[in-house]
Amino acid sequence: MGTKGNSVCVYVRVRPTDNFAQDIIQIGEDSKTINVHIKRDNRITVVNNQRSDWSFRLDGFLQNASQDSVYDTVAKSVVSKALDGYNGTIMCYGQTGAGKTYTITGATESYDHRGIIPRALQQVFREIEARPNYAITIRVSYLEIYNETLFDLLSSMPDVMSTDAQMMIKEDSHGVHVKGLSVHLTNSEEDALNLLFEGETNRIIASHILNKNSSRSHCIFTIYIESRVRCLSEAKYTYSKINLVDLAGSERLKKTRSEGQVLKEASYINRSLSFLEQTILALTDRKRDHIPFRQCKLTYALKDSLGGKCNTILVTNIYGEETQLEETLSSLRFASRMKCIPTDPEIIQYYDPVLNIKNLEKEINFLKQELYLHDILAKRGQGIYEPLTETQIAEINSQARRYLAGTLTEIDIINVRQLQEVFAQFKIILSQQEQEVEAKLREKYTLIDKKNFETIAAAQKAGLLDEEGQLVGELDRQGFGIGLAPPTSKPTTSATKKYKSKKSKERGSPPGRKESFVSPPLGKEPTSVSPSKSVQMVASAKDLEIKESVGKDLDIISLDIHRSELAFREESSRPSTPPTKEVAFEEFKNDRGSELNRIFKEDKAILIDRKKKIAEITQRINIIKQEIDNTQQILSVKKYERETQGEYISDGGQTIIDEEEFMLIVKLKDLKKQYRSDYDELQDLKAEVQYCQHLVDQCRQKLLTEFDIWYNESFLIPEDMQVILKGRGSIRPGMMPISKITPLGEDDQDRFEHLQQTLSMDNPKALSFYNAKMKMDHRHIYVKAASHLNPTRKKAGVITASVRNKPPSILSVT
Ligand SMILES: Nc1ncnc2c1ncn2[C@@H]1O[C@H](COP(=O)(O)OP(=O)(O)OP(=O)(O)O)[C@@H](O)[C@H]1O
Repeated sequence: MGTKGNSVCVYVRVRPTDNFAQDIIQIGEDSKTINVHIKRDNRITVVNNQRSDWSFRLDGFLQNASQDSVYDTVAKSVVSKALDGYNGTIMCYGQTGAGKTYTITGATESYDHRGIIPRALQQVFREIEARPNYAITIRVSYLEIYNETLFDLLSSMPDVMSTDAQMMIKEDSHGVHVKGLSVHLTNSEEDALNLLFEGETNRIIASHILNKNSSRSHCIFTIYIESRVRCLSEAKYTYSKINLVDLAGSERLKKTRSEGQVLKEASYINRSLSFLEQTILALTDRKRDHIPFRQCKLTYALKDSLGGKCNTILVTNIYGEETQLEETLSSLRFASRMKCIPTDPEIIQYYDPVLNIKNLEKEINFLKQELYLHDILAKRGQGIYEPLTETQIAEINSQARRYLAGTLTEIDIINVRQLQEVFAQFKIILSQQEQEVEAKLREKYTLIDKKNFETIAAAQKAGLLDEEGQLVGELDRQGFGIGLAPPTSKPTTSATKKYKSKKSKERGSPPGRKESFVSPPLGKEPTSVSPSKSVQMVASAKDLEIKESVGKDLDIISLDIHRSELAFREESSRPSTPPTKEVAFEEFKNDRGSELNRIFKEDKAILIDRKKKIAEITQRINIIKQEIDNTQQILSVKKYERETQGEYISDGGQTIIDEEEFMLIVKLKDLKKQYRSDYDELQDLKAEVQYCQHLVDQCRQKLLTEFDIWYNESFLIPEDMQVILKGRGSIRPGMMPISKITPLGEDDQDRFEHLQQTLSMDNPKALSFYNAKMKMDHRHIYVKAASHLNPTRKKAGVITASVRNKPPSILSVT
């Protein structure tokens, strides 16, 4: 039998005869070698008449062997292995009447003469009994291929639905199967035998001159075995099949002297057997990529049964008489070719998807328990491996809110699920705050969507928009416009405003600090503050950029000034030792940060006021609650008295109460109303406090950040460096490492190139950035040189640094 690295097993069975040509057919002692020797006179009848000797090496020669011993030799092991999950095929090939049907099916009238199929069914059911740990299901089908047409030999069974659809051979994950072929579940050997016999009676029998009862078709009886371990959690199972094939007679047409219908049958049989031979030849050639299985129905139906992963057995039935020698030789040649087909049988396991999911769920639960245990042992706790509950989500939301409000410094991250929820809650809070802000804005202002033409038209009509569609009071042309100011107050781009700063001396601020400017909130008059000397700033409306932090601080709107574009001058020097931060912060609050500080104080005052109100209203609510309780108590006493003393009932059936009780009920009602209203007010106040707290925290943060910038600019970063760095906006902390800031003796160009070299050596990735910055500064220097050339700084014959990058026409030697 085929095992790993082996080939198809081939046996030869001789039909019993008294005239066995023993001079011609000689069997080796091991019963595995067959030597055929033809006498000279007889060579003419043999296909290759040049030869007179043939030798065939097969797996066994069965002569005068009983059905019993044939089964044991040929089929027993294949059937047993099929129950273990291997596919098996036992095929009978040979000349018509040579005993194929006798071998595969046997004589149905005699138990002893029964063939391989009934014996295989018997073995299958016996082995099932011997394997109590397995749940084995047996099904059978019986297919006939007659004149290249598929027939279901069990279609006459009562449970088969009749259908006009033609049967087709298909392939799927379970191998080759015939679509439309009925497959019958069998619970016992008897059931299965009934099906076999039913099929037998349905076989097409054609009359033939050599054997009247010979079948003219190929028949495949298949036993399907599905085997599962009787363990509920085992998703793996095996699905195997045993194909028991009775091929049609292989004799040649000329010998059969067939005609009409029988000739047609014979030609189909010959063709399919010829394709079978071609397929076998292809299978024996290990280099062949393509095997022509689909050439005919027979080879396609046997695709997964010929060698390969299947245990394949061929029984070649031959006549022993000399007269049949030509066909016998032909059969033996076929057998020896089959013997060359390699086999590598293997169990193919399948997974029950439903059971598989159940098992995986079990595994997940088990792993979760393991994780819980691990957390307990590692004293981690709080591991969340289940979806979060509503309470947990609410807690995370509360944490996120407290974190945003600044009352919670950090959120402990426990696991990925919780982390994802934290982000989700931040998103929710952000969206809520946006809506709140918009709602508040809508309460105070008219918001006009610039993309909505109807609204624009209405706004123009109402005088909120000018003819260009720009909002009155709007400082830029982006997004929503906010404004209620009359058209005359709209700033024009050419308009400039002068702000005179106060002298810093008046406030006692240290000399040398730079001019700073903080705009007031929207709607208030801008004020300028000068910390040190008298500084005149000229800023156009264009220079002012409103930065509105929507959703954060609705009322804090700062105006950031592009200092690089401000014309300011000062002639001062900074102190050699910077003041302590505490001292400087006090200065900053009175000076550059005064406006922010004022807003901060205002917000804080509102916050304190609201908190005070909360305390008051809480007290009031408590008093009302006390009063409600007292009134309820008195009322219940009254009711008790009324009920015990006997009640007055009106004609309408209503209870009549005295005036005192009535007044108490009215009072209770009023108290409850008051309680509800105060409670609502308390909730509003709480929300307001939370909001104010948020503003105060934000304002405090902004104050500190602005202070840091101001402190760095005023006392730490050299002024020359500031000129280089300050293309736009403020020098933010960390923008330039202090260690890199060195007072340089060279001119601007040399200094910058030197700086660039140092920086690019430290971080090559920054080279592009600094190159771009250098180009921008070249432009600035050029502009500066063009407008502020100072003759006193020039020396004869020397081109000053300021003009180094000028066009040649400007270069002049003085
Ligand atoms: N080994 C055997 N012992 C006893 N009788 C046999 C044996 N082999 C064949 N016979 C008998 O020979 C006859 C023909 O055999 P069988 O029908 O099995 O041939 P076959 O090869 O199937 O022919 P066909 O190709 O027409 O189907 C039957 O009556 C059968 O009982």
